[in-house]
Amino acid sequence: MTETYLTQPIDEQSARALAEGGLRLSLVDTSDDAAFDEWLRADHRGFLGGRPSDETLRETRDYQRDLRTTGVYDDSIPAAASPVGTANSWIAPLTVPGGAAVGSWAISNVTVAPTHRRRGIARALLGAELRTAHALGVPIAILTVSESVIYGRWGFGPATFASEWRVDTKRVRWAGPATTGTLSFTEPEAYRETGRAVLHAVMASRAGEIEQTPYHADRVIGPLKGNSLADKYRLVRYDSPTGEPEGFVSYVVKDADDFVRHTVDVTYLAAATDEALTALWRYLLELDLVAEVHIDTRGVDEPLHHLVSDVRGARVVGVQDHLWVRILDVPAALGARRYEQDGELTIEVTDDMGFAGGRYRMRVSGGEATVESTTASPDVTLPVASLGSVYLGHDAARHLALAGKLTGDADALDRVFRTAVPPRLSTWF
Ligand SMILES: CC(=O)SCCNC(=O)CCNC(=O)[C@H](O)C(C)(C)COP(=O)(O)OP(=O)(O)OC[C@H]1O[C@@H](n2cnc3c(N)ncnc32)[C@H](O)[C@@H]1OP(=O)(O)O
Repeated sequence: MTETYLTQPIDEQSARALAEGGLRLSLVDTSDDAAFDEWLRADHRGFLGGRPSDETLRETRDYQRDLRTTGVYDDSIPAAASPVGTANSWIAPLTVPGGAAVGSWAISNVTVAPTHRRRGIARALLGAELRTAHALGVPIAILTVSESVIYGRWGFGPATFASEWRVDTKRVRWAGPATTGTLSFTEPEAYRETGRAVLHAVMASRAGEIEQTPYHADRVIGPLKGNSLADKYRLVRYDSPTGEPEGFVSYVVKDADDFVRHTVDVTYLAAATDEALTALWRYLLELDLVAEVHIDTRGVDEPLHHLVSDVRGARVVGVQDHLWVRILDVPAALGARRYEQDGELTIEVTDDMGFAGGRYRMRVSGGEATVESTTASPDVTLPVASLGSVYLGHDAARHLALAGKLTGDADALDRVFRTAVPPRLSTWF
C-alpha cells in the first residue's frame, strides 16, 4: 500500500478539469530538490508563513519526501515552476473505537495561490485526493482544517472537538492525587526516539488520534528549524516509578513585564498513563514565576477541573472542531470499529460524490458490526458528512437531527455509535 499510494497516477478527472482552465495537475518528484523546494515555498506562502531558509527546506524535504505530493501549475505565468496549488497526503493509522488502527487517507497542506483563488483548484485537488484514496480501497479520509466552512462540501464532517484552556496558576492549587514517578528536563535531540514511542502509545490509546509521522512527532517534541522561539523551548519528561517513559510536556515560556507573572504556552502534553497526566499537570500548575498556563488541542473531556482547588481558575476559553472525517467505504469503516451497545440499525447514506451512498443494515453483536447492503426501510437517513461526525463515537446525532442534517431515529443512532470516552485528536496535521 505504501508504495502504491505514492505512485498511483494523478486523477484524470481533476487533471482534465484543470486543463480546461489552462492549468496542469502533477505529482511532484520529491527526489528533485529544486522542484520540491518550489512546492514547499508555495505551501509556506499559502499558510502566510515566512520565506523558508535553505536549512528549513533541507529539513522539511528530509521529513516529507515519502508523502504523496501534488502541485497545480500555471505554465503561462513567468514563475511557472512555482505551483499555484498544493496538497499532500499519506496513509495514517487512525485509532477507532475499540482500538484498531485503520489506515486512513490524511490530506494536508492544501493551498491555492491568492492570484488563482476561486477558480476550482481546491475542488480539483480534493476530488483527486478522494478518488485516489477510494480507488486504492482506503475506507476513510481525514484532515484538520484552517477554516471550518470549507470541507463539508466534499463529505467531511467534524468528528472530534478540541478544548483550549487558560489556567490562573496564582489562583489554583493542586487538588489531584499524590503524583508519582520522575520528572526531568531533557533535550529534543536526546529524547526523539523515546518521545516518538511515547507518542505512539498516546495515539493508540484514544479513538480519533492518528499515528504521527516523524515530522509531526518531532515537531511536538521540540522545535524544528526556523522556529523563532526555539531558544525558549523546554522539554520535561515523565518516567514511571519503574523507569518507563510515559509522558512529556514541551512548552515555551513567554516574557512578562512582571517577572513573577510569566505565561507558559504548552506545545504538547503527552501522557500515555493517568499517572503521567497528573504528574505533568501538577508540574505545570506549580511552576514558580508563572501566572498562566495556556494549552490547546486537548480533548473535550480534559479532567483539569477536578484536579484543581478552584474550578473557575481553570477556564475553558474555547471548544472547536478539530478532526474532520470523510467515510469512503461504509461497510469497511463501520466494520473496523467496536461498539459499546449491541443492536440493529438500518441507515441510508447520501453522498453527492458517489463513494459511500447506499442503504446499509448494521447488526452489532458482542460489540462487532456486520454491515450489509439492504432494501429495508431506513431507521436513519443522513449525508455522508454526518456519518463522519458520529463515526468516532462523538454523540452528535441528536444535534445533527436538530440542524436538519439527519432524519429518523437520532437517539437510536447515538445509542449505537457513541462511546463513553469521547474521541480526541491532540495534534495538527
Ligand atoms: C486540509 C488543509 O490543508 S486545511 C488548509 C486550507 N488552506 C488554507 O486555509 C490556506 C489559504 N486558503 C487557500 O489556499 C484557498 O483559499 C483554499 C485552498 C481554502 C480554497 O482554494 P480555491 O481554489 O480558492 O477554492 P475553490 O475555487 O476550489 O472553491 C471550491 C468551493 O469552496 C468554496 N471555498 C473555498 N475556500 C473557501 C473559504 N475559505 N471559505 C468558504 N468557502 C470557500 C468556494 O466558494 C467553492 O464553493 P462552491 O462549492 O459553492 O463553488
